[in-house]
Amino acid sequence: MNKVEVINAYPFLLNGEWKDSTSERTIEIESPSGAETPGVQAMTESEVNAAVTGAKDAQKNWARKSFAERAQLLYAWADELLLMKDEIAETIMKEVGKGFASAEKEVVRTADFITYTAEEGKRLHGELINGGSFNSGSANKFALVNRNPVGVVLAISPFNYPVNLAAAKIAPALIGGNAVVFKPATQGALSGTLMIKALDMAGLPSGLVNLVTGKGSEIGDHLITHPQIDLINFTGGSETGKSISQKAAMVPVILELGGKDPAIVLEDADLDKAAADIVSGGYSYSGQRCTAIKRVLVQDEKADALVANIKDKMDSLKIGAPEDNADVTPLISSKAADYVTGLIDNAIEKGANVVSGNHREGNLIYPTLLDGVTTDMKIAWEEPFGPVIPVLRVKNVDEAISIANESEYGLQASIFTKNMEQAIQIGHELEVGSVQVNGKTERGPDHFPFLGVKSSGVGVQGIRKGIESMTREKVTVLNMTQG
Ligand SMILES: NC(=O)C1=CN([C@@H]2O[C@H](COP(=O)(O)OP(=O)(O)OC[C@H]3O[C@@H](n4cnc5c(N)ncnc54)[C@H](OP(=O)(O)O)[C@@H]3O)[C@@H](O)[C@H]2O)C=CC1
Ligand SMILES: O=C(O)[C@H](O)COP(=O)(O)O
Repeated sequence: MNKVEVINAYPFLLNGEWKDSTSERTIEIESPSGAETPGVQAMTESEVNAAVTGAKDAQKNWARKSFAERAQLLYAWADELLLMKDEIAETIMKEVGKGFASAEKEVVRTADFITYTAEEGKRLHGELINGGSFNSGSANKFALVNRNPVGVVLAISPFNYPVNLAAAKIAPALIGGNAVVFKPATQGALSGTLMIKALDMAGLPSGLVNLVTGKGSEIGDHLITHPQIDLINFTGGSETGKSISQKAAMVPVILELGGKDPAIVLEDADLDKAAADIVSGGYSYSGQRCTAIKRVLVQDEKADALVANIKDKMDSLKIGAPEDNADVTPLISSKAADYVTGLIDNAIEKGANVVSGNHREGNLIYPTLLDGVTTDMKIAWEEPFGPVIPVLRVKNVDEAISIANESEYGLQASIFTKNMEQAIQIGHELEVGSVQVNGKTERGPDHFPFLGVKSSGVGVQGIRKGIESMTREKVTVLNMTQG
């Protein structure tokens, strides 16, 4: 392991104390825009163990608290986050290269998410079932069904929403009575640390949320196979997610993974609306969103007009630095940019037409639109996580459905048409978690259920579903004395 000197590395939170690691190793954070940033601590295995066992201990008291008491911590957390909005947004901007305005929106959306989670937790009323409703049952038997915490939730988040996707795991876990061990993406760990600082200032009980920093490739296996972890809630790449679920064995997992969301544009679609949604859905934050539109399947008759319309609208995209609020900014790493370039090159070699873009400056890839993409090209199937949209022309609806479903992914899909009945029928056929009719693919609003199928995920999130996924039903049967 290399010892890297980083001035001013952030500490981690372990059982109520902000600490530096005894490893004396820190990890550098490389800002996509070249901004100066502090680093984070590379924690040792014994510090990771202390984080998990500390969380296990803290969870017992927390589980005894009422939903209303737990909600108080979340309200206070949301308030603290808003007080730190500018500092956190600036950190997100520098650390992951997101435009400042979007970074600010992420913080506000997160505070809203946490507040709504507190409210929703208070509405978990449980259920009473009378045994007499079953033929061989008895009216003297009652089942009281409550939701109990699972214990310690391991929350692992990705770089692209370092605050929002982390809180989207932590807040529902907490309201459900769980403790959390939070491992942020290394590039994202500074924003994640500030978010936990806000939670600490809100009155976090010692150990209830412990922050673990270190590279996933170094401490990941140790964390996910730790015997005191009761549930793993992971968002990130499909390969990492699949490997986690295999190693986790009997521990339940919630996985939000990659996507290859299609925009299916039918011949009767409002092309102006479809083009606007494809541009904002495909290129915002440089396409580094799991729900970004990642391919367009358009009926032949309307393809020329749609491509021209998308190209026109791309002119209004702002390209450049996150500090200037650009929509398309340098990608998270040179490795990510090389991958995207490779997909574009492969498509061009195989005959795709570059309608716009295919220009690179460092890690900044200009928004790229490829027409005439065919199914033998990698870009038809692989997830670029960058600003490139391939257009595949199809003969009819059946071909669009067939290509959409041939993907290994199944997160979301958009259908653009004026025929609602047809949209609903097509939606039934698509192997995805959500179908958007006449709208771009996206996660929000955050209280909608959010899930992927096939290689896009396991389990459901979205505020209420997230709480349900991280709690389990506990049934107490009352056997009443007859008469
Ligand atoms: N469906 C969804 O909601 C979303 C899906 N994604 C998907 O995530 C990918 C991009 O995000 P990215 O952050 O690069 O994804 P990664 O899978 O590389 O990383 C995600 C998280 O997993 C950690 N990790 C890495 N290796 C291990 C391991 N062996 N054990 C445990 N944890 C590990 C990372 O830590 P470290 O940073 O230290 O390596 C990070 O915290 C894309 O494929 C995208 O589609 C992204 C956002 C949302
Ligand atoms: O991480 C992601 O990419 C998100 O889950 C997508 O969220 P969004 O649709 O709100 O951008």
